[in-house]
Amino acid sequence: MVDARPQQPLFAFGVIADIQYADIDDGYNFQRTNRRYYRSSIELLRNALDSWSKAAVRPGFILQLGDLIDGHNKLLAASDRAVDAVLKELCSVDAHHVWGNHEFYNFSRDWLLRSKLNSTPQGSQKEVGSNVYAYHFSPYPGFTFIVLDAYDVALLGREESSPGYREALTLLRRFNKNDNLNCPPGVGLLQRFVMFNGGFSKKQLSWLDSVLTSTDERHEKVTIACHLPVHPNSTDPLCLLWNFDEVLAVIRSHSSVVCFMAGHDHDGGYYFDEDTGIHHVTFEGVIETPPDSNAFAIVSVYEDRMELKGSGRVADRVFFFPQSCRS
Ligand SMILES: Nc1ccn([C@@H]2O[C@H](COP(=O)(O)OP(=O)(O)OC[C@H](O)CO)[C@@H](O)[C@H]2O)c(=O)n1
Repeated sequence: MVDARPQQPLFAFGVIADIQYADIDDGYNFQRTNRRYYRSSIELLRNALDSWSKAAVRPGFILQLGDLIDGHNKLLAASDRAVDAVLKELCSVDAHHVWGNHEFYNFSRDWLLRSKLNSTPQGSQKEVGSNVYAYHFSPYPGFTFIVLDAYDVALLGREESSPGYREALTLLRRFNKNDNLNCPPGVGLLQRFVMFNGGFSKKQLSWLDSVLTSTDERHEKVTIACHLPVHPNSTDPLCLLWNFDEVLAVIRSHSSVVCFMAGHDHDGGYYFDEDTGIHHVTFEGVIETPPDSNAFAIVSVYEDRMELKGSGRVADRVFFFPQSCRS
């Protein structure tokens, strides 16, 4: 049978998550269940860049889903060296950087805002507020991508004396009574209330709502990139965004959203929300990928779907757009 689907994509983009590079020997995650390949993670980034450069339709940009370098660098006073090494590799591509917990282990929010890890396009600098790292861009007519700040309400990256820190601490302590706030409280979804996670402020949610109102009106297709996953069926609950329910309510109310891409849970995950047609993808982390494997993807975008071609631990998937989004 002849495949009637159009074969030439409108455009393509690359995706990679949780590289967590550090020039140190292999180690383990906190639970000691998964090996972490700190030094070879940069080799896996090179594999991704090599593959993207040879693709039939080269990615127009890359979504880097956060945790570019590991927190160990901070302890070794090697943060600047490590981030420079990884950014040097990425200099040949147009990378959109998402911020994760390891960005804040290494750098202050002020430093990040002034750094090359701030990929906000010219002109949209202060849309949400000067201290929130969220923006949108349109790489092709009819398609919008939104980068969200999952540590907008968080202890990480906020000065202890700031109202934002106190607000986050009050929220966290309401659910987490442990002395070590990185130790998860209880079971199930409550586990998300740990210090290495965060959430969205009302201001960011309302900004997201207004951007999505515009994209709905224009019948666009929207992909959201964020370090923390927001659908409980797409991740281990330990890695879920604190106020995932509030962001789900917002994105569910907008027909233009087609895909939510996240990192943080290095085992990856996927859930198709049938009620809304939104695909929730959590990408496998490079840091827990053996040197003889890979963890990256190229996504080819068509009028009616996105085709994700994964490498190594990342599975191939097809994300059909909901009927309401089709032009
Ligand atoms: N039960 C735990 C778990 C972790 N910690 C400490 O919390 C910090 C963050 O953990 P880490 O594994 O470094 O975070 P990643 O972003 O690399 O990975 C997220 C995982 O996918 C979640 O499983 C760190 O300082 C740990 O030592 C803790 O104290 N108690």
